[in-house]
Amino acid sequence: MLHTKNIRFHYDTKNAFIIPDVNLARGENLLVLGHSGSGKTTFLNILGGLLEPHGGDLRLGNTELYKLKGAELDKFRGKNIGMIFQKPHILAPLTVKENLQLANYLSGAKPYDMDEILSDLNILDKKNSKISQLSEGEAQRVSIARALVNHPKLILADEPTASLDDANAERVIQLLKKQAEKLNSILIVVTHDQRVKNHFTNQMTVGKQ
Ligand SMILES: Nc1ncnc2c1ncn2[C@@H]1O[C@H](COP(=O)(O)OP(=O)(O)OP(=O)(O)O)[C@@H](O)[C@H]1O
Repeated sequence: MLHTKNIRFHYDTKNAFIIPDVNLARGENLLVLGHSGSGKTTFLNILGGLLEPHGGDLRLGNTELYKLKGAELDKFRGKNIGMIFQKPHILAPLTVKENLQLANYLSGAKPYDMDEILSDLNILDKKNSKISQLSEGEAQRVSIARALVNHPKLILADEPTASLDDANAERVIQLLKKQAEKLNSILIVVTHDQRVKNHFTNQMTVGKQ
């Protein structure tokens, strides 16, 4: 369902990234490893439709991602790709519910049951709380819920455990895997956190040329 071929990208001509091809079916997971500065976030942004590569093909389902432009690409991304960033990308003055409703509205996807996701992530009781009233861990779970609210085909998580202690790192990885399994989505996690390594059998490394 996700196929990339010969993706090429560089910020400047001296530093090109080595990006192996990715071929994943629904429900499969992948861990992307690499040293700091090796291009992991760059790769994730390419997969997420945020950074157009200089060459190569990227297909999600039947869609060639970078044949889409502007609003069309934004809509497709919103419906089909859920991104979890290192720092939560959620709106602090809004409530949990409003953040999820907004993500759903902007994508034009049909509304799914948000209570189920919030309950799975153990934050249903925070549904009407403002983000500014949540703990960091709760806010991070809201950003996961927001990424999943449209039942995306592809879930991308950038260093989701970077700032977490061992117990919470374990919990977040289990949550992501469980949710991806439930939605039958592809899950790609980018990390240099060695604790995450044992949770994924399918791994690849990116680096600079
Ligand atoms: N917008 C940009 N313009 C120019 N260079 C950039 C830009 N963004 C990132 N880089 C450089 O590209 C390289 C890869 O950055 P990237 O953030 O993808 O690495 P990373 O593997 O995710 O690193 P980390 O593990 O430290 O988060 C780095 O050397 C970085 O300085």
